[in-house]
Amino acid sequence: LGLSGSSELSPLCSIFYLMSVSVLERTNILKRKFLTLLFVKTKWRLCCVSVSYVERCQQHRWRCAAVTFTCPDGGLCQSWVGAIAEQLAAITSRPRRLLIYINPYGGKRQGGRVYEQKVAPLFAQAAISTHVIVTEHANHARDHLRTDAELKKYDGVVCVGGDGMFSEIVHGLIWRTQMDSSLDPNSPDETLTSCSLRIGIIPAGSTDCICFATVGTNDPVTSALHIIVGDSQPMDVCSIHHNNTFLRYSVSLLGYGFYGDVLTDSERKRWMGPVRYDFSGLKMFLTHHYYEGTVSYLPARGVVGTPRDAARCRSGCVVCQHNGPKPSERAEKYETDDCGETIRGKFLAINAASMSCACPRSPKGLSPAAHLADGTTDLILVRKCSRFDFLRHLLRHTNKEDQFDLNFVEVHRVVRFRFMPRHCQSDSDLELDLLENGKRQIFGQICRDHPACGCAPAYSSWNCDGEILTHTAIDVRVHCRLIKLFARGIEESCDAHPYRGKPKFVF
Ligand SMILES: Nc1ncnc2c1ncn2[C@@H]1O[C@H](COP(=O)(O)OP(=O)(O)OP(=O)(O)O)[C@@H](O)[C@H]1O
Ligand SMILES: CCCCCCCCCCCCC/C=C/[C@@H](O)[C@H](CO)NC(C)=O
Ligand SMILES: [Ca+2]
Repeated sequence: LGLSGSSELSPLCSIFYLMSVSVLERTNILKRKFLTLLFVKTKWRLCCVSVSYVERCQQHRWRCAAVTFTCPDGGLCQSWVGAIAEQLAAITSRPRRLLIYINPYGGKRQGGRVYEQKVAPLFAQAAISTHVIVTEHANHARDHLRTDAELKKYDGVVCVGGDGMFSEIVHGLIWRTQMDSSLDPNSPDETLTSCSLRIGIIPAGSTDCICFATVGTNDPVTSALHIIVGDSQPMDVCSIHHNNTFLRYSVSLLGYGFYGDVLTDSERKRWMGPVRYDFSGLKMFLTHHYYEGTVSYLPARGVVGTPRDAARCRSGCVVCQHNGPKPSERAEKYETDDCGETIRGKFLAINAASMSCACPRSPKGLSPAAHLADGTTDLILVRKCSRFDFLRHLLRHTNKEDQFDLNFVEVHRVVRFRFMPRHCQSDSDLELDLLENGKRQIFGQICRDHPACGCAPAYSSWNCDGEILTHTAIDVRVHCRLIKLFARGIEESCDAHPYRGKPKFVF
């Protein structure tokens, strides 16, 4: 690679290619200097080659940088470009055609601008062809994916928006895949077919928890570069049913009580933008509602790792590799009475975190040791306690202390669970409760069920990845690695990485 040339001079011909680190290692000159080469641009008249590559920056952010190589011999220069092009063409993991959905109303309503200014130029440079759809209403993307989209034409689907927008893509793709496999999504016992298309997230929402927990930062350029280099991160998905009827899928937080109430309240305040969650969070904390019900669950068996581990799910996670689905594995039938555990009680919050749920508001997440692709979800039960104690628990979402080391909090790593609010319990269950708890409980329940009393409500709603569920009694099952993202998991100690920073050249 040689000859100098000015990038200001317009090239006779420009070619953009993609290249992987394996090519760099073979060239030797560049070894250890770049993370991943991205594009190669030739300027035939001047015999120079411009190479774009990914550079790691602080806090898991990636940036695109470029270097121009010049060569005194035009033929040699072209042979380098040819060799690089050949290598790049051989990399099948990089997407060439993407279907992109932009939510113009997510987060601070900047989705369109973010895509046009920061992402589209990178995709163009990387010779990725795109079909862009700006959504016109909620569920536009989901319904288009379910029935209309010609998925064979694409190597991946990208959403520009927040967790709600991502959820639409997940629902559309999973539904379409099950229909194509003639599977019944209404059966909670069905073993679902994994989606073949990867999903990319360009964060432009309010929480962007899925992007943050799979990449380590909410930065549109970083996400675009993970898509360009063709990363792949499998992810668990929970299916949620009510009486053998499919309700929704969840990949991050499924929360009843506190997080359900925060979401319900915050939806009425969308005009506030992302700050609505803080406002509603404070309001619901002060309201301090608790809810009665029964949780039954199937603990994860034969897996490594627990929700109290110090180790975190990181890029190339060994726990996920160990616990991933075995080819012979079949869905475990769930008969609550004989193989599940059952807990009755009064809860301020019931949370199921299928991954850490880390986000800028809670950098470690609601379950810091949860895994992206281990086939389990962490079921966190926060029992009725004082406001002071609940605040201690909430504050631990934001600091380094163990949020489960409190006597009113318990956590279980599970593969399936059910919740039945007390007002839905059978007569025999209610009689049992009355016997257990005595007469004061009877009047307490009557009071809660009677709106005129103005006291605590009988039931909350579920926050399912930022969407409100209409049913309270639900049956949840984890499907190991049902979807794949254009991500690689959070990279370990990125700030101390030897490749970080500007490369120094040694010729
Ligand atoms: N054109 C549209 N008009 C109105 N709503 C839309 C449109 N397109 C998508 N939506 C809906 O907007 C909701 C919120 O979008 P999104 O998730 O992108 O942002 P957010 O709620 O601000 O962020 P987060 O989910 O990260 O908190 C989604 O549930 C989606 O279904
Ligand atoms: C005493 C004040 C407490 C304030 C609590 C504020 C809320 C913290 C938000 C942490 C949420 C982490 C889990 C993410 C869930 C997402 O799926 C969802 C959709 O984006 N976001 C929310 C906020 O429900
Ligand atoms: Ca998991």
